[in-house]
Amino acid sequence: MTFHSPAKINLWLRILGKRPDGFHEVQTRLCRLALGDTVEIEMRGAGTDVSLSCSDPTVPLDESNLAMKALRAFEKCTGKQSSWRIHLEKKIPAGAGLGGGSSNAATVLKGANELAGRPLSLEKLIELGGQIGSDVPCFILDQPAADGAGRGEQVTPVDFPWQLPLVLIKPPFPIPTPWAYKRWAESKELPGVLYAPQICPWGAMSNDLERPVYEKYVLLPTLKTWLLEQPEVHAALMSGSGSTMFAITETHAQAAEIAAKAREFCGETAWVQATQTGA
Ligand SMILES: C[C@](O)(CO)[C@H](O)COP(=O)(O)OP(=O)(O)OC[C@H]1O[C@@H](n2ccc(N)nc2=O)[C@H](O)[C@@H]1O
Ligand SMILES: Nc1ncnc2c1ncn2[C@@H]1O[C@H](COP(=O)(O)OP(=O)(O)OP(=O)(O)O)[C@@H](O)[C@H]1O
Repeated sequence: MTFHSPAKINLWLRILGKRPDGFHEVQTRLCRLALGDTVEIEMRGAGTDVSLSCSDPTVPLDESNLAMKALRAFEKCTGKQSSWRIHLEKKIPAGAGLGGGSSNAATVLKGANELAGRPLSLEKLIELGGQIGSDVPCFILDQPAADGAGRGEQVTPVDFPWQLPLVLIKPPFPIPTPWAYKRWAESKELPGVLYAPQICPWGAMSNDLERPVYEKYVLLPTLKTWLLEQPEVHAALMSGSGSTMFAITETHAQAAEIAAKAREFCGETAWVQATQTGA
């Protein structure tokens, strides 16, 4: 069976402090995007073979792959084993702050549960997802948007009637999430960059991880300033721990226009994509 595995953006991400377990307490709103990977899952009956393949050669195919971790967690929890074939057709770039790996993990948990006759409840799938990664539970919920608390894994679905056109711009470098959180406490704001919440009908958009990330990756604050100068752009922010910046526009035509301008501004090496919230 083939499943859609959507990307996400964080409309806001507030860090409340560091916890004794090393994670950070956050308040975030995650919003699904139409852009996503495709995950094919086949339950092949008796045996214990797992064949994992991926269209992106840079994604590891061993036990560190989040899709593989999800399958292992599912089998451990149900106590049942079988042979599986999983293929990831990637559209979401890695290390982008778009939750690609987390989304694949959630899709495998839900998909394997479906194919095995639904032995696990939604609550159990969310709990398993939270053990794999903080972003995974949000993708288990089939909702356009959800709020994440705790380290992000305590999710509540929210009403989100907007289908916002947007542009995603990812420069040709990934940003490791642990590094961004580690740098947060010591980091300082750069002069001339807008960190203040941008007030929109769907809430006050800001991301506390911009501060540590912008200190090292100075192209990103430049890009944010440039995006905010474009008359079609309502709001612009870094997603998650970066390196993707997103800009919200009013119409799809405007999103396409900003995407074209961004390709010129950033050069050939940037990944630029127009999409929309809601999946
Ligand atoms: C940046 C976001 O994507 C925003 O949604 C998430 O907070 C990160 O979620 P994720 O990629 O699923 O992260 P995890 O796999 O749970 O954690 C990776 C690493 O990021 C750091 N981490 C993550 C989440 C959190 N609330 N505090 C942290 O300090 C920890 O060093 C952790 O070891
Ligand atoms: N199924 C997967 N798809 C993509 N990357 C994966 C997968 N499994 C493991 N990885 C590894 O995870 C790392 C982060 O990739 P991912 O796309 O999840 O990052 P991200 O978008 O920054 O995540 P987040 O927004 O959750 O912080 C990459 O280095 C990649 O090699």
